[in-house]
Amino acid sequence: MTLLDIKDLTVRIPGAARPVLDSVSLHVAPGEVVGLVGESGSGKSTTAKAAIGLLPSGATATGSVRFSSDTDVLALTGERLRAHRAGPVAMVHQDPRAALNPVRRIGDFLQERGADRARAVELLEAVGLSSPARRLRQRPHELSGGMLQRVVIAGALAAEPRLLLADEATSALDVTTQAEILALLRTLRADRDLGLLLITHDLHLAAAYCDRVYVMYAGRVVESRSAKALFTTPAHPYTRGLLACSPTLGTTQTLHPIPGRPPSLSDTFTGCPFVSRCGESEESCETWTPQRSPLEDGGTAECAVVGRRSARRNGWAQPPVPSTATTKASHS
Ligand SMILES: Nc1ncnc2c1ncn2[C@@H]1O[C@H](COP(=O)(O)OP(=O)(O)OP(=O)(O)O)[C@@H](O)[C@H]1O
Repeated sequence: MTLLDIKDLTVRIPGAARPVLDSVSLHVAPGEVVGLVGESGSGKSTTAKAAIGLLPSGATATGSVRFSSDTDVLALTGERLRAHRAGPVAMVHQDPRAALNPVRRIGDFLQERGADRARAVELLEAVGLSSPARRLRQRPHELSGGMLQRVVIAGALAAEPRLLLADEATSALDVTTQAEILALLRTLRADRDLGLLLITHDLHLAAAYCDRVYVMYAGRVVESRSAKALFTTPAHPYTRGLLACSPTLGTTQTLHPIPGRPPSLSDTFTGCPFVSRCGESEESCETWTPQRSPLEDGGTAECAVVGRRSARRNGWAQPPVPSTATTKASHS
């Protein structure tokens, strides 16, 4: 069963020369931790927000976002949209202090999310906070960043969500606290069969904590693999570039930054969006129409060179992945 199923989602905003999201397909099953990685501006947050029906102002969308197979998220409006955001899907952001009113008590924050006192204590216990009854009387400035993120996660759990979207939820924390919060999220997914979409810049973190990972570039998913395969045999030159420029603990390897910069929304492409930064491109990449190619392990990569190599090795005809654009929606 699939919890979140995004198919060929293309999102355009007024004034942009290219789509913010371009044919994004992604799914999350109950109890699964799925990573979404990529440089700043690649479209990770926009993808996650689409799962709660929150598109940029004035945006138009094609494709489909389905939750639990029966909810067409892009078609939700009014009360049904509010109920979706406050119920089965919850989102946790980077800065817990931005989510909490500094002058109100932790207990008020949880009460606003429908938890009575007993339930609030239960939720704080579930996220591993000691002395929960005392915490309810405290204000945000009395707690550390890690403790506050636990409070925010407790608030997100109040409505018993089935999918948790964690948007850089640990990026502002020190490494020890980051590891504790990630361990907590993994425990919650196991205990509650929660689906977890983990958005991060950090490919190593995604490889360590996720079951599967999607790599985004310029609004497109350029590689989709199991975390283990992505880390051991990265296929797309962009994924390899990301790994080559992120430091690993315990090694002294030289870091190789990817040349150039990620494209902005005013940049348009005729071929592969990564071609100008790619060290492995061929002439045909400049006119190639991006499409996902299957890999041996069941993953996909959106690269002409990788696709050809993989097809040659396996004797495949390299069939194109079918497009499934179905829904049109407009948000303001
Ligand atoms: N409401 C909006 N109005 C205009 N542009 C937007 C809006 N939301 C996102 N964008 C643009 O869409 C692109 C993708 O943004 P998004 O936040 O999804 O990327 P991201 O990968 O999550 O980046 P980061 O890691 O920095 O959060 C960026 O170029 C961003 O500036």
